[in-house]
Amino acid sequence: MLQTLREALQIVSSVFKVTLNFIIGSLINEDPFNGKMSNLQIKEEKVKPDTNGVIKTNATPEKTDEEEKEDRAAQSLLNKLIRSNLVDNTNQVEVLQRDPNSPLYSVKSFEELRLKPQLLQGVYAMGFNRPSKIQENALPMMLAEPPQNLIAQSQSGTGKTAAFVLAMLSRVEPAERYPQCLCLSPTYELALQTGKVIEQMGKFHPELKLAYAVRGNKLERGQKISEHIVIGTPGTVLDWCSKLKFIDPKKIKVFVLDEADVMIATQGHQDQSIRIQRMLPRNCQMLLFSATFEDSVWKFAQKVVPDPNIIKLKREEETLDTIKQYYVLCNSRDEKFQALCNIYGAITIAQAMIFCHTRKTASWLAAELSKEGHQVALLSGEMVVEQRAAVIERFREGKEKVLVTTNVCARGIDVEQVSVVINFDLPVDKDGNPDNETYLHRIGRTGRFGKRGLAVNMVDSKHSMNILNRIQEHFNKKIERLDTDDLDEIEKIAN
Ligand SMILES: Nc1ncnc2c1ncn2[C@@H]1O[C@H](COP(=O)(O)OP(=O)(O)OP(=O)(O)O)[C@@H](O)[C@H]1O
Repeated sequence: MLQTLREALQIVSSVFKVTLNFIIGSLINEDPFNGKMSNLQIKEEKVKPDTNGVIKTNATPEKTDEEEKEDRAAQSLLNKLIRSNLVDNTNQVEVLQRDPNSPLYSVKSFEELRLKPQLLQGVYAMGFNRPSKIQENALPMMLAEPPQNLIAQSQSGTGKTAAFVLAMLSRVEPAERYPQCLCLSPTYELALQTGKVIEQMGKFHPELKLAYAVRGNKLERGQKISEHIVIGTPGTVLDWCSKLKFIDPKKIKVFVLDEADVMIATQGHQDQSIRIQRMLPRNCQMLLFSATFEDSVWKFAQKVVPDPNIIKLKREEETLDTIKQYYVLCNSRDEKFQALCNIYGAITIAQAMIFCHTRKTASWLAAELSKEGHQVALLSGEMVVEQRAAVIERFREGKEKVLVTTNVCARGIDVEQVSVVINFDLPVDKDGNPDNETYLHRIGRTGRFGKRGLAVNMVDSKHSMNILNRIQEHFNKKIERLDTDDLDEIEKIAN
């Protein structure tokens, strides 16, 4: 049944490729059927020698004005589709999955990773064909017997969540009706997002139940919960394990700490996570994931994960080559806004996320963009968590095309269609130094799983130029200048 499903997928994808080649071939006057089936009328132009005396024949298809017009319209549509990542992404992922240097590369199939049949079904139902590098490397360690601990780093959007969700789902015993896996997320939104992945992947395991330990989910005192997996934020999980005793921590088999770098950036989360970890049994499997590993994250990781296997990236591997990075020079806030409008005027943007330093700038920008006719969502720290989750959900569904936000709550959000990230203000820490970690998290909102992405940084002073230079040095990656007054240049970078 699975084999049939895979074959069907392969057929669809090859038919899709043939069709695409045909469209492109037609548009650039090539014969997409390699001469076998072409019914285009070929006209031989008069043959004359060029200035070097070389004779060239110039065979072009006969076309009416009407056809020329149609071709141009089709070409423009195709360009737009390509720019908005709607057409070439399947190819892009396939190409990357064959490139040994890519984080999506894998020598194995999901079958070889020995997942349970129901999980394999779940994986394929989600449209995954092959594992990514982190999935291929981490899954055998996570599924080994006896269970092994793991500290793992992989770039944003390369499939870490899917990896640990598969590990949790593989270890659960459905017949035992109590929490067996505990997963900590740094925010309410991320807990919900990961919960959704668990639900989707575990779809063919209907007996598996999931509980959300997040603020607002009030249970009756004295109750013991029967769900197999609990996902939540550290404060609430700690309450559920200690004060309220909804969970018996001694029965937990797998403990996952996701987005460890974001976790420790939130006050209190580090301590709460450590307190939870101390309540777990010695033989509980501990797994920790992060996109970045500054020293502080590393120290924390070693505290909560004893005797770990380690998967770590080199600094220059942390940024993804699929995300093109640029900067724009401006003199004021208004010039930055104009540059943004020029970018919108030149390229088709599926969805964009724009980061500002303060709430004030974010609401000003959101209002200006709305005046220009954009469908804008504003996400900021003063909203209550439910409001924030609702804004993200609407954005994910494509109801708004632009999300303007400050640093809060944007880390880790997975919205496939985000093709552009704009740093309207560059990320700095409280002392005004470059915040490299936040930079990486922000640009990682685009370029999800091999998609092409564009990150544009607005530079408006000597100080911000200096910040940008330090970010380039940190990642050892050149960020090119973009002239947003030159529409052709903007068009080119999107292709
Ligand atoms: N093997 C796969 N094949 C195809 N798509 C995948 C695969 N694994 C994950 N994805 C998809 O890629 C996207 C990114 O995956 P995921 O959220 O797991 O990445 P991540 O590394 O956890 O990202 P972040 O660091 O930003 O949290 C998701 O939309 C997910 O559905």
